[in-house]
Amino acid sequence: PGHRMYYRETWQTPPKQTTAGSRRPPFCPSLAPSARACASSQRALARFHPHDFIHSHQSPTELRPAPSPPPRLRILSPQAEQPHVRHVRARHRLAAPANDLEPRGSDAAPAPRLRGPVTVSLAACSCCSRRHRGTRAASSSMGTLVWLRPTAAPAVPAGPSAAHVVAGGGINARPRRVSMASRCPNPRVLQAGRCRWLVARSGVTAAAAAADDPEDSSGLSDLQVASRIRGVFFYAVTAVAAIFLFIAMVVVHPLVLLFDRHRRRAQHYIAKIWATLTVSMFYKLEVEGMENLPPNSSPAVFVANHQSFLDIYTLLTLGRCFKFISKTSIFMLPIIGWAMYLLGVIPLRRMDSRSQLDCLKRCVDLVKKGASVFFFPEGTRSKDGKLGIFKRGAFSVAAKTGVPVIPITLLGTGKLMPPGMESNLNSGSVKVIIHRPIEGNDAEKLCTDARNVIADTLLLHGYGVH
Ligand SMILES: CCCCCCCCCCCCCCCC(=O)OC[C@@H](O)COP(=O)(O)O
Repeated sequence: PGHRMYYRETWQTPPKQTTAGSRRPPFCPSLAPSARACASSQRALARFHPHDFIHSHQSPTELRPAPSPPPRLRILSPQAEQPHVRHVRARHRLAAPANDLEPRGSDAAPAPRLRGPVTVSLAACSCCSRRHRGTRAASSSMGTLVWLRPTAAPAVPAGPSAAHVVAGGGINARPRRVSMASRCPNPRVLQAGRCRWLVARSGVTAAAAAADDPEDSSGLSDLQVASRIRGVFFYAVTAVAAIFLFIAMVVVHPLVLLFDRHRRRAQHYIAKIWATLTVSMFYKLEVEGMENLPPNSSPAVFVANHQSFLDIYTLLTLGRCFKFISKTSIFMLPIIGWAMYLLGVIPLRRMDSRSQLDCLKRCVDLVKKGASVFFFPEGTRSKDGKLGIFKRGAFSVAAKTGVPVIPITLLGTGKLMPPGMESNLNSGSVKVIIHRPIEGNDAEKLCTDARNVIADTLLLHGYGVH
């Protein structure tokens, strides 16, 4: 049945925040911060009638006349035996799109557009007791609108459960927890609109859900539970180790400033202990090409692909005192951020050209003083495991200072802790390949050569390259 849309006065008036008389449908234009997105979301959303998200199998002609608002689907919390209505609002949590150095203004990355199919596993809707699957109807940086369609699958027996959303698509079709919400970005609309609530009555028991569609299960699969537990332990170990080792860093810091102000080898040695301690407990690490690593005494510009925060741990285990260039928000982390200052990590506000210039100047200065620097030329973690476009900053530093570029390929970190799923740690192993140094004074050529070396290695190991 088509999903032609028109506005109906049937929709319940939003609670207080709606200004009297403005009876515009709730989330027009809730999901569209940017003009173009706004226009497309408006068009997309304008095509939607609230009812569509509840009973998409009903064509408009069949829709019940006003006055009673369409029954709503409800999401049950696992504890609730009785199908209590619980409104769920969530925010879109997928990581920011690649290639832009710094989101507009603050460091908080805007919620990205959701790509690929979205599956919503709802047990049964309250009036047709058929399972519904959601397809992404519109998404913008503020959220994703899901259009629910009844699936053939019969409703499963009622029982305590919860419903969650899994975004498919992307590399290896990793399921991603995505929450949907729509929250009008600007007050004016807020007055006119209201938050989008997905309501569903769920009678899914985790096991039943896992049985009929593991991708679509409303309970966490065993794998995900294991990853979540591993993630908790990972952060526990890394936090405890950081607390004790940070004290050691503070103690030695005055000596470091006195005798080894630029390289700070003692601090890097402590950071190496921290990273090795954390990594060795959770995943196997294989390093290839250690012979290509220059000694700490000879400066170089290190570059690598970037797939996950685990890249930092993995690279720190190499025990080289290279100075990372890091986005400013990471400095806010307690203990870790403080340790980054003691290590001499270079802060960068990614979209701020002045900050970029200061950062490059500082790198040139440090390299001339004998230290090494470490860039992720992609500027952000790859969201699909594919190698992104390289920025030239690192290579202009190498060309200016005449030091070699050491390309490094990281394999597997994105699978263990994908961007946007930092709370999970999947099982698996990581491989680091350190390539031969590349020398030259042409930044463009250094950039192309280094990227080609890493791209070929990624392709060799089954990864993609943009
Ligand atoms: C106390 C124990 C010793 C602790 C040592 C801590 C050392 C931490 C070094 C941190 C270096 C961080 C380098 C981050 C580089 C960076 O900024 O990449 C951006 C991505 O990541 C995240 O961006 P995005 O994917 O866009 O969210």
